[in-house]
Amino acid sequence: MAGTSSPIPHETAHSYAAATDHNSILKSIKEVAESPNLLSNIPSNYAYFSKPAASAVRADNTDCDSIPVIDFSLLQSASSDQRSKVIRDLGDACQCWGFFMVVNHGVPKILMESMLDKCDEFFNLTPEEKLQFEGKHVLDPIRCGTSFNTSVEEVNFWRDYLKVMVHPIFHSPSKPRGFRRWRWDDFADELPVDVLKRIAAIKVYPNLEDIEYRTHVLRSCIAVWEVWNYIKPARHGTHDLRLGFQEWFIGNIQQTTIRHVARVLLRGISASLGLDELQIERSMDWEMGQQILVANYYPPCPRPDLAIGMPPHSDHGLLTILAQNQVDGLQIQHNGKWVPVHASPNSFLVNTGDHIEIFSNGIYRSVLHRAVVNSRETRISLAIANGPSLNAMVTPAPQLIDKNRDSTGARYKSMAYGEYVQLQQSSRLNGKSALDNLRV
Ligand SMILES: O=C(O)CCC(=O)C(=O)O
Ligand SMILES: [Fe+2]
Repeated sequence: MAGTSSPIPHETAHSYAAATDHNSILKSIKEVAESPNLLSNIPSNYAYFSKPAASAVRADNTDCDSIPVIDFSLLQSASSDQRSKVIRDLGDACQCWGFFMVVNHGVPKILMESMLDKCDEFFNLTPEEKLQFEGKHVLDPIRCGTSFNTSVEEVNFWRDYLKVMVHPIFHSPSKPRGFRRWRWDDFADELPVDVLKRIAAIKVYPNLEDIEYRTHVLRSCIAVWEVWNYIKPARHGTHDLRLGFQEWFIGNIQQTTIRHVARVLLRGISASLGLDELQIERSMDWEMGQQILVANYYPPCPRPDLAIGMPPHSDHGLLTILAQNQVDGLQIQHNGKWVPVHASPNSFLVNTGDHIEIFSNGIYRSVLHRAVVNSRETRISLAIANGPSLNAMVTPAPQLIDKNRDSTGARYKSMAYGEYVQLQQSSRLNGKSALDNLRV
């Protein structure tokens, strides 16, 4: 079974690393890492491990080749035998690991690369430019910062982040150029009414009836094609309008396809629990489901044996889909050992979140994972968290309550997803402490 219910205590060693002034407003880790004063040691407030022997870098020697791999295309196979087999594999992966690698997912490589590039550009904005996206509240739709929650943590992590809520309402920082998919204001007044109507219908997902993915993409393509043609002979004919459309289109597809991957996986997971394949979606109000893009930036660290990018934790939500810039660093806990994950090119790394654990009444567990850093190259990861609607009250599925022989009923109390996110994000990132609050 992946993960354990008890958080792993972290170790601090302020005496080991060089002393520093720990300001209340912490510099970004990018600035710290690029500081000319940073030679071979790290400021003491980043020393997570008490001694190099406790290093995260040397993970336990478990064979990472055994990490389950799910061929996404088989989940949509016309052959029911193939589908049944991959659903069983998915169930085994959730039960034994809480983690799997997804290949053949259909999200174009170029889209993931463009997202990684744009996030890299974001982290390279000046501190003043980034300040406007800092956010004040954990549920603000766009916020960036360093570490995890500097107002409550004793030790800081070697990590900067950008968090953007992209569903049900699509948000996007206005910088860097191209991060936004939508330059509506630039041309809305110029378009014919029927085209405007069609685009508005596509833009606002919840207003659409339960459309299927292909129809959705097809409609987007038609609208883009129409607008593209409209823009071409337009009076102003500016290059920018076309570029704006291209960005919007890419953003739209990115969001749709990653949500599509998450949705199909959740259908498989629901079926693997012996339930209707739509039960997870229905009970989580998926159409209004929260999707958050978390971009993590881990610059090279002179003491990767002392610092940590992200400490052991589980994620809120249902499934986190992670892509990275070819630099490994994720480790997952399996049978009490840390297993380093090597991602195949163009794969997604997927982990089950706390709300899968709650929904399945503990049959599937959210997996403990952490991110380690290295001394050579910057790692960027995009963790796309797919969760219930913020208003959804998440409870164990009624059919699963009696399935656990050692359980007399529901193992978790219910809580609105939004409240849970708020709780987890305002606390110290510490193992599965947020979920522990809900255990019966
Ligand atoms: O960067 C990684 O590999 C892990 C990121 C992560 O766990 C998170 O953003 O929740
Ligand atoms: Fe995580």
